[in-house]
Amino acid sequence: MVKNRYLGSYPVIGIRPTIDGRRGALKVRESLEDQTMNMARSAARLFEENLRYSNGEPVKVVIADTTIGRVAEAAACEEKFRREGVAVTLTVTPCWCYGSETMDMDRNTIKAVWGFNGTERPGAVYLASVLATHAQKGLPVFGIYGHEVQEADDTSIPEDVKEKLLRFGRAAVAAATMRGKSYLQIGAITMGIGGSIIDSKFIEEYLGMRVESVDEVEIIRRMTLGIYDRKELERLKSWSEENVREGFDKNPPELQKTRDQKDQDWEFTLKMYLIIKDLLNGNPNLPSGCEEEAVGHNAIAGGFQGQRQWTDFYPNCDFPEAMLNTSFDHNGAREPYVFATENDVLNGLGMLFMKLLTNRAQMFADVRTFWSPEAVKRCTGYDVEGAAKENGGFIHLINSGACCLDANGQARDENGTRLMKPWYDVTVADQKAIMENTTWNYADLGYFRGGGYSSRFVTDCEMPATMIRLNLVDGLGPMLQIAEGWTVNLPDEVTDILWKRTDYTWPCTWFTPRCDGKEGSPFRSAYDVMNCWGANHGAISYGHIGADLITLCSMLRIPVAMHNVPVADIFRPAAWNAFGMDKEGADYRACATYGPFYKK
Ligand SMILES: C[C@H](O)[C@@H](O)[C@@H](O)C(=O)CO
Ligand SMILES: [Mn+2]
Repeated sequence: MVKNRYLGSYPVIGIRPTIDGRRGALKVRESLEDQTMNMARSAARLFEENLRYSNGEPVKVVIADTTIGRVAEAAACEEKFRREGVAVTLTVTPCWCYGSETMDMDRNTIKAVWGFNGTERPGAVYLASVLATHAQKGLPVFGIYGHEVQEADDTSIPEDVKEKLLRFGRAAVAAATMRGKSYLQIGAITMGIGGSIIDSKFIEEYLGMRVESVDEVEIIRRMTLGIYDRKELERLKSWSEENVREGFDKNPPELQKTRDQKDQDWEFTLKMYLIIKDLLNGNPNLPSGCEEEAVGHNAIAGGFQGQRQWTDFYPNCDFPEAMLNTSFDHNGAREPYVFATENDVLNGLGMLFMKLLTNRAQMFADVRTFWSPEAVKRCTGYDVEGAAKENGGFIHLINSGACCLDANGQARDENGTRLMKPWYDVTVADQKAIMENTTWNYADLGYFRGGGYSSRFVTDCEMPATMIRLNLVDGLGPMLQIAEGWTVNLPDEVTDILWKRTDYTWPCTWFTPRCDGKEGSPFRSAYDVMNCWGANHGAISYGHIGADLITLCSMLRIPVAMHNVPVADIFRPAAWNAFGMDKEGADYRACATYGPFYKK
């Protein structure tokens, strides 16, 4: 399996089998030992079989050496978990235990408790009691209680419990994976875009990450001095000759560059890709004397000032951005990077959240135009159908650069269904199809006066998708917006007419959010979603992952301002119930009360 690209460990999950400590003639504890430890083993197996780190390896799970009936056993468990790198704990029990004497009191772990729904012993009573104690002590914890009563010897995990355990596990591993890693900003604020005004305090206190910043001149320095892996450049060049297809050049003929100039731009662009990759995570194969450059910036995400200055003079960064975000490159399938164009760090972090939740490549786009069915009819004569019609139209998602190529939906599953896969499932055939349906068109010399190449494709299939936006609001702090929906497959000629009205050489995706038609709702129609959107960009993932994002945000104490996730799927710490019945208001009040997870 591909090794971990980041320095620092992945978070381990620790299972805490907790038990009633009473021994003696009637053998209370003795009679519960097997059932309690079996719950722990079932939960451990569930996590190991279903959760993977971003590098594709199964999540590591450890179980306390003994059941935990008294505080000394809780302390021994905490000591073991510390040695093992546990950042996430799940306490399981089928019986009554002694809440404050056995609970996980470590302020840095992300916690859940599963109380078995059986009636021989009061597991649910312990669950309710320890959830209350967690709330009293300011240690929010997720409570899991199955809907149906189970037999005492039943070691199976009911589906509703599985769903909550896995949602908790995915979100907790995603949250804790960010700890200690860097966000690398290359260049500065892009064209006055608020999202690219980096806020170190937010990144440190809410995500537990750190900010690294590099001037773009570093790319020129490394290019000029040959600080890159020459062998890898040769491999990248031969891969590109086979897989990178140039598209049309829409610039006025008199401005178009010569073939030789275009080849030089490719040479520049490919070196830029390797250098940015090295800046993010280092490279042991740099020339000797480059030990400092070889270690990289330990970045789990990053961004580039995609416009002005650099792009007024040098070839643009669209190829590096697109390829870094894609689930493969000249080295084959590999963990996708998270790399934002226009240095929109907030959109980059949104991409990071979803990549860590799904292990899939992520899209970066302008939320550019709302198209009503009426406007589409007027401009193309086409009657919008399906989800786009039901939701009152669709939104044009398009931006130069950092949209993963996986978004053209050319990967296929075993049934031939088109989708965007977890990176470790992307096959050679998928890679070939994705590259064959992407062209690299010469840059728009109006916007990119230094030239370069932009990826160009259409998402010409319907796929489930989730679009989010992370925003910072003065006086509030961070907030997240979530819109689940579908990509829209328009007839080619309709796409062409609408696309030609704007940037015809950039990646093009039509998206319709799931709407409710309710007056006053931000999801009344696709228009309202766009009208309520918090900034110019959205991060988009394959799949309907809004519920996982809501759970993740509650762990990070980031309130969710709007979402179209079914209420039944919302899973937040039990303490959120104490903040009122209106779930969104309660979320805001709870996040404000607890504050950022890593607050100083
Ligand atoms: C027109 C600008 O150059 C483009 O970059 C614009 O469409 C944006 O992407 C702004 O987010
Ligand atoms: Mn943009």
